Amino acid sequence: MEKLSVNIINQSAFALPAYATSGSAGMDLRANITESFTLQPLERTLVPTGLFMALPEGYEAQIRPRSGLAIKQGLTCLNTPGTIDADYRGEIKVILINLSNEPQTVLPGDRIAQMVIQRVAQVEWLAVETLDTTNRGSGGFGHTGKI
Ligand SMILES: O=c1ccn([C@H]2C[C@H](O)[C@@H](COP(=O)(O)OP(=O)(O)OP(=O)(O)O)O2)c(=O)[nH]1
Ligand SMILES: [Mg+2]
Repeated sequence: MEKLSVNIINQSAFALPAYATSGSAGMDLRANITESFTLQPLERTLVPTGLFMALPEGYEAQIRPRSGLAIKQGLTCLNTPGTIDADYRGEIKVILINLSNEPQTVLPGDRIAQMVIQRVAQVEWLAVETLDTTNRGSGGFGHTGKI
């Protein structure tokens, strides 16, 4: 797996995010809060992580939900996958929403989301009059598999 060195400032009360296993795609992010909070059904909030980083150009970080939190508590990231731009120098924050029908409490240090680092490309447009033809063409939205 590609290893990338990334500058990070950790102003949180917790250790730096880490991969839980050698094959993990994401690192869990913890709620850097001093007091617990409760989200009512459909309530959302911005949760600080205390982390600031400088990704190299050509990379992004995605903030994704944790499946355990989603299935057990209905807590997920509203804007999933959240996008951390390579030129962002602010605090990484997580937009959590409670999609369950009961109040859900988040405690200081809870693992609320995971962060995946990915390569990205920026495009340079080539404006043309026609596009190349393909088998799929304009079929989509359930087009395949029909008799
Ligand atoms: O879940 C997220 C999503 C975004 N961000 C930060 C990093 C990102 O680089 C910046 C902007 O995010 P985005 O482009 O998604 O938001 P926007 O509404 O388009 O704001 P902007 O106009 O600042 O780009 O906010 C987070 O900390 N957490
Ligand atoms: Mg933006």
